[in-house]
Amino acid sequence: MEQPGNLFVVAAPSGAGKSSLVKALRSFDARVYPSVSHTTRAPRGQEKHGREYFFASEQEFDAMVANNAFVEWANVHGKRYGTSKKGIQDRLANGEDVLLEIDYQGALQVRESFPQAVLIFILPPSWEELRSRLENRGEDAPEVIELRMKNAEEEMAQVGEFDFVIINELFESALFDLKAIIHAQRLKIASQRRLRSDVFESLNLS
Ligand SMILES: Nc1nc2c(ncn2[C@@H]2O[C@H](COP(=O)(O)OP(=O)(O)O)[C@@H](O)[C@H]2O)c(=O)[nH]1
Ligand SMILES: Nc1ncnc2c1ncn2[C@@H]1O[C@H](COP(=O)(O)OP(=O)(O)O)[C@@H](O)[C@H]1O
Repeated sequence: MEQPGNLFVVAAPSGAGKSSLVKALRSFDARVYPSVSHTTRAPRGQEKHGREYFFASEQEFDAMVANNAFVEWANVHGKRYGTSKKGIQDRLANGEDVLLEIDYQGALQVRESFPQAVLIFILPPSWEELRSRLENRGEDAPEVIELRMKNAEEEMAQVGEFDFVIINELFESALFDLKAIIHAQRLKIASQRRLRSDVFESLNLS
């Protein structure tokens, strides 16, 4: 049977830079598939249905919850967000690596169903920088930014639950760290597979 793929989960307070990091990662690493979540929040300027998110009405989201269609879902900043089972299960079963960009509540739910998932938390270098990134991104109204800053405290308190922490101060350095974690996980899995192989035994290494 095909070995299942790796499941990476990236969480961060809004504005820490996780979407930018994941997008940059994708340009180097086409083997990691970013899952597209469902959300009840409205699309931002350039966002397209099916690319950044599947934008759903409250009723559509309710129906998916009722049909047990989500691996996890959570209320975040007053809206609902969820990862559909359909989007990830087949890919993992086919041996593909999947990356979820979700909040900490979702990350902890994913760990319950997939104990082998690798949980990565991205931190901003300071509160001031977090606020200025949210303001400079220019996508959220001032009250939305306030809510996100307030929620960031609760989110950051969860950092200890995660396997890895990356501080996104210099973008290139944070991207390097993210690539290193993914690479290390692949090496770990590859060497575990080798441990079971005849080659390993013939070298008397088992
Ligand atoms: N639990 C969960 N959280 C999600 C999901 N998709 C996105 N999120 C999180 O919801 C929060 C808000 O996302 P978004 O509105 O795109 O704003 P952003 O934080 O500025 O990227 C972020 O913490 C996302 O990681 C999901 O499928 N499940
Ligand atoms: N290391 C960095 N230094 C400066 N600005 C950054 C850095 N990383 C991301 N940004 C900028 O901060 C803003 C928020 O990043 P984004 O990726 O949208 O965050 P998130 O997905 O975590 O909400 C964007 O305008 C992005 O270009």
